[in-house]
Amino acid sequence: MSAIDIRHISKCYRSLQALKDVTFSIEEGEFFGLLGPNGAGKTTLISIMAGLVKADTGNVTILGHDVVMDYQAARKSLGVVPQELVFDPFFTVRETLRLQSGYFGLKNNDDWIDEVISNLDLSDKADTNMRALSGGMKRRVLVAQALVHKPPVIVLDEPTAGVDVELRQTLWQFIGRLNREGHTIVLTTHYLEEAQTWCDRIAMMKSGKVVALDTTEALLHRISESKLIFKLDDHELPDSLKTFVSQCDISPGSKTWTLRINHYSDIEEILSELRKHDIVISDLQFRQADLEDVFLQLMDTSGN
Ligand SMILES: Nc1ncnc2c1ncn2[C@@H]1O[C@H](COP(=O)(O)OP(=O)(O)OP(=O)(O)O)[C@@H](O)[C@H]1O
Repeated sequence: MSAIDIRHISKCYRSLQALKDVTFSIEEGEFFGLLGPNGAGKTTLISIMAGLVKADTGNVTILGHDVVMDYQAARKSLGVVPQELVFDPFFTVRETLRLQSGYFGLKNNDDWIDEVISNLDLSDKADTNMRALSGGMKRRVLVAQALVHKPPVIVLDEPTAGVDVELRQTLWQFIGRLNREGHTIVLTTHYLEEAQTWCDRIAMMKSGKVVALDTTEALLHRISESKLIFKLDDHELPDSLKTFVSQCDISPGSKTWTLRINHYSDIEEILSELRKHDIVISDLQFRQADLEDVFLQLMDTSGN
């Protein structure tokens, strides 16, 4: 059975079509990335999964439970960490989590609440009022809130937006552990290196449509090209190398050239050509294609 099955979902906000016939499935135990630029429709899709927004057409099931017809079972199977920080300021961290447990009918949930608090490094703040927490601490509580009922499917909508390195590490350690224990994780993020590190498969969205869906590895293989980046202080690039150029950044006294590399032999050719012209290079870097290159290329070529 799929963890999340999305079938022909469309959604309009007045004249704006936020989602256009979106269909795909996420399997149980996957670490799945949902990527796309601002306004691509990621949060709308997540809100439909969570039963917070109603789709115009299509249906979504969470572990076989329809999010509209079988709302309660679907809601129990899912934990969503929303993008926005919304809290009741009158409760402490622990009270907030107990209250959330109550929504799911869980009465003796303190052991798990303590484990979540400790894993998210919130122990010091457990009895602090929500209004007295910093933004990063509040985000930790949002994560804790989504996990309070141990949902088998966890959706994180930009969980690391604006948070410090320490929280990122704590969070990924904990989420990684939950995934190893069998929880399905769905992640949206604008930090593509996070998606590249963690996700088994990635769907890339643009203007309400899925424009690519593949394993992270296969997406990375779509771009075979790497880059050689170097600075030339006093020289121009020989004409014979101009066919390799993808970018030239000019700063006072020097130019930084970015050259496309398709084979390692290209590097030999470039370096020997520079030597032949007695050109001295500084700041040499070799960069393999990453998810950002794939993302930018897809966003460039996939149309609206
Ligand atoms: N409640 C709403 N009313 C009207 N338009 C909306 C509403 N919610 C979202 N939209 C619009 O729908 C489109 C998709 O928005 P959505 O928030 O789903 O995108 P996103 O991919 O999550 O973007 P971001 O990366 O900025 O969070 C955008 O053009 C947005 O302005």
